[in-house]
Amino acid sequence: MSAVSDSSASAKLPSPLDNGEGDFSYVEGMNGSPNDSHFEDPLDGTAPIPLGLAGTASLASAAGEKSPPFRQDSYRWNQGRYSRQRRFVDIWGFVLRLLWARWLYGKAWSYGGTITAEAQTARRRELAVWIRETLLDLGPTFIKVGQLFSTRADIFPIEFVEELSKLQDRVPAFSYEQARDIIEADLGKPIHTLYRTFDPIPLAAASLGQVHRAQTHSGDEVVVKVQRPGLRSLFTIDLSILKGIARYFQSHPSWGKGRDWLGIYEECCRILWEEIDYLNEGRNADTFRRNFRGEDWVNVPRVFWRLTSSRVVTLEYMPGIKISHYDALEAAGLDRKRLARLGAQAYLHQLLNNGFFHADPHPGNVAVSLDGSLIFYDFGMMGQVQPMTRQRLMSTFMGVARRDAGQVMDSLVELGALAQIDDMSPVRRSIQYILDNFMDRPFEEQSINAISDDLYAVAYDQPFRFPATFTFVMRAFSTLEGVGKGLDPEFNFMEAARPFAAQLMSNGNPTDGANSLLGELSRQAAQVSTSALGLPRRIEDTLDKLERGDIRVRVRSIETDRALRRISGVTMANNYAILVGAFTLSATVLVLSEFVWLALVPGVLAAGTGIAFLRAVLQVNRADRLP
Ligand SMILES: Nc1ncnc2c1ncn2[C@@H]1O[C@H](COP(=O)(O)OP(=O)(O)OP(=O)(O)O)[C@@H](O)[C@H]1O
Repeated sequence: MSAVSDSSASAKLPSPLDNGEGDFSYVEGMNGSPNDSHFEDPLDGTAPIPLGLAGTASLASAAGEKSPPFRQDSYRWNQGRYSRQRRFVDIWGFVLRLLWARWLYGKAWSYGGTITAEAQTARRRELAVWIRETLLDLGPTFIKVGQLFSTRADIFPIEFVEELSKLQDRVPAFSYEQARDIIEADLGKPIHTLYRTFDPIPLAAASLGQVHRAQTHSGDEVVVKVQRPGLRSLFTIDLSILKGIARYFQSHPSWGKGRDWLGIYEECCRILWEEIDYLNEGRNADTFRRNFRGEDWVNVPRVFWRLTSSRVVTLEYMPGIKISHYDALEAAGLDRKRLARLGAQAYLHQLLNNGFFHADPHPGNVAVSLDGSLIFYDFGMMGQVQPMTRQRLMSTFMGVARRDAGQVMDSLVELGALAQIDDMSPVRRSIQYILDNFMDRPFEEQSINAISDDLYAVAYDQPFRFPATFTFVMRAFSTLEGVGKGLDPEFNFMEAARPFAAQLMSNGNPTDGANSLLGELSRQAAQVSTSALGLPRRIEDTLDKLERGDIRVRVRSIETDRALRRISGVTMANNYAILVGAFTLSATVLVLSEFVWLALVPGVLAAGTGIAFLRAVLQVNRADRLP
């Protein structure tokens, strides 16, 4: 699974601090050189426009005149009124072309005679690029579904996953008038009574919504995130068509086997509907902010609930330099090594302390303020890890750090990421292999990626099954590692995280002594006591398994084995003796009836079974003599 690259943030307009000069001037930010083709001609010198009573009209016309040069109708899905039939044709057209490509993939003639591994890899790559581009054309629902699938290396080939993780929002911004209409409809008042100033040009535009700068009447600097018009009806149509597709895949004799397409569909629906409920996003931001209370190295924007609805969310304005704009960070005199470490720690804090984590930590959603603290944006997609799961995750993590395949395997089984089968030794060996190869080169490139790719590779033919939360955590880890390495080439996520996790495991005891003899002794003593303390639980587990009939007991006794061998030998000898008798009798009757040639057949069979009879008798005698 690849880390989300820097470029994933580039679909946005640069934020005020993105010019890399550490300057808070909004106007300069807008005049930067946006790298999104839809924003080729941003407004020169645009500043937030005052919204007086008379201001609304002038604002509307200003925005009307100076709107960025998008063709609003350049995408079929962007035409306000969606035709279900048109969507049906577009979406099924994509699926059928995909199935055709899949069918061709296995046909030698389509490669000009022979199939080679290289040709197939090239074909997969080509197909992956086509999928990414078609998803972009299909619009917001498919951009989001593609981004969700970019975590599922356990379902799709790695080429597809890599390409999907480059999926950026490349959609036109909508007009100021549309944004204003949504704000006024949802908040029930004219915009000038809600905000003192409101910038008609969005600060950032994405597939689901766009962000405008504004100022409240009490003078607070805020950003207003407004949802794309018509998004709900587009989602409703698209998701009902996708349900039909999921049903078709599920009922297919081979694709439906071992895959829960309907389950995956339900999961996507849940995440997508949650993501476009901005009240939910506001609640998430509040929880996230509470979880980092007292940690001055992380900032989370405050929600202005009075100015928030299901399609509009107003947040405290918190400018920062995007964490992937390395040169800008350097120019602002910020310590890149420290930021890499802080990124990892902020994530572990979420996962291990509260279990409430940012499930979409792409570099565009994390920025750094001038005092060196982190700022998080976008709380639409959050994950929740239950306390029990958190403990198990921690145990997996410690198992990886100690290279203990047994511990990793047990915690993966407890996490539900690995199914328990009769003989777990091949799985344990695969995990040990991954751990050895991974841990032997701790500072080599992409260690998290390496381990997750290996895990997913093993997943194809082992009883691994990855719950969605697990894949989100893996993606977050690999994204953070990618960003960490960009900030500090020597950065290693596991190394950065180890003291933090160890401290949590020992309830806040410092781990500096770990290198000393005393530290080692206490670690070993802790291990022994952990095993001893764990004993009652293991006994209880074993008893549970016995009750459920999950434990099979194998008893071997030499005496019983020998008696059984003798019985089966004697039975076989008896059978052969009966057959010899029957064949000899048949041969004799045929000879007496003068069918001499025909008598040869039972005669030969009698001789053959006679030899088998003698061998069976000899085997019984030999078994008796064995110790
Ligand atoms: N509180 C804030 N202060 C300053 N800038 C902000 C704030 N919130 C968002 N932004 C800017 O707007 C951008 C987009 O915000 P956000 O990611 O929340 O939008 P989105 O529509 O959910 O995008 P995505 O498609 O990535 O989910 C951020 O990357 C950031 O540059």
